[in-house]
Amino acid sequence: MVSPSANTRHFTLPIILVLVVSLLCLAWQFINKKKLININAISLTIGMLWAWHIYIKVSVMPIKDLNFLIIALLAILFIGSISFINNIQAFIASCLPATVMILWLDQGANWPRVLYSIVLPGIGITIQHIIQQRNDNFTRRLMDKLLEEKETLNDLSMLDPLTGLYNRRGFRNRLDTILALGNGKHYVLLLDIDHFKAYNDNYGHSMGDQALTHVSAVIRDAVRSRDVVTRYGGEEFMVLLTDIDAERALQTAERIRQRVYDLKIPHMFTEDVATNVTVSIGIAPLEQQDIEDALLKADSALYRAKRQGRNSILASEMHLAT
Ligand SMILES: Nc1nc2c(ncn2[C@@H]2O[C@H](COP(=O)(O)OP(=O)(O)OP(=O)(O)O)[C@@H](O)[C@H]2O)c(=O)[nH]1
Repeated sequence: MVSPSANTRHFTLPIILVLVVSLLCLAWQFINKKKLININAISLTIGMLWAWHIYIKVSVMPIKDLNFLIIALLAILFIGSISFINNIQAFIASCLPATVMILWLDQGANWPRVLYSIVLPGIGITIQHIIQQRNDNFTRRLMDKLLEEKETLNDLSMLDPLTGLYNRRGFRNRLDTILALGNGKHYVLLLDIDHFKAYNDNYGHSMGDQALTHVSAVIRDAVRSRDVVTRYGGEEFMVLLTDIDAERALQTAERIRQRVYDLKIPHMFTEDVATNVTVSIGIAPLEQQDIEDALLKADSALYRAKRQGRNSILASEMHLAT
């Protein structure tokens, strides 16, 4: 570091150890990128090596020189403050051993000057530390808020705003999770409100919206929480009945049909199907995780149910008219 006399050795054992420890730390951190070294312990070790180095240098000096001690202290404070500008603990750990050593070597003769030299950068680093922490806290709060907003937006983008049911995107998301879990047989139900165009035309679009909301709530209530109810199109809904057998799937479809009927939403323009809002339902099993095939089959069953007179349920494999 500082050579007090031209006759003394430049490289002492502690200064070689400082180099070795620094290189070992660099290599270790390079190999173990995820594990952080204990910076306080390392800075204390290096601080003690510096103190040892100063002791060796002073012990070989013919006359004790205060200037050498002050320059050595300033050099250590300089290195400490640029290395640990954001870490006050590491700064103290690296400077304390040399400060104590210098006070001891000087036998307290110039202690105010020595303490002044260490207190000044200490105050600077403390202020910097406080400002840094305030900035960190602000950034953390901002990040938390952004993540919260992102989650809300993500949830909203998966739901249909009118009915609160899943939209197609939300359905895909749930389907991926269900398929990843594997087990069990699943059934797809496609439901369509009968003569809904006539309902809209005669009762108005806003009454149509209300009817859609009531029908959605009834469907949601008629199935289990693990089933996925989706608004598939305008007046079309899709239900994925998970881990269920054919008989129970048909029973569930019938329960939905009956409950929509029991809502008794007046509809006088159904071409004699009923005097209230009804639904037709097509059912198909979900085989080999092929949702497109299941939807095609359910759609064709729904089409046949409509042709047969509506307010009815048809399955792609079996027939159940009501
Ligand atoms: N109020 C309202 N109506 C909608 C909405 N989405 C779609 N519709 C209406 O739903 C009606 C669907 O009519 P169609 O597809 O002809 O079928 P339908 O009259 O129900 O006849 P069938 O299905 O054969 O029984 C159209 O009039 C659409 O305008 C919506 O969000 N709100």
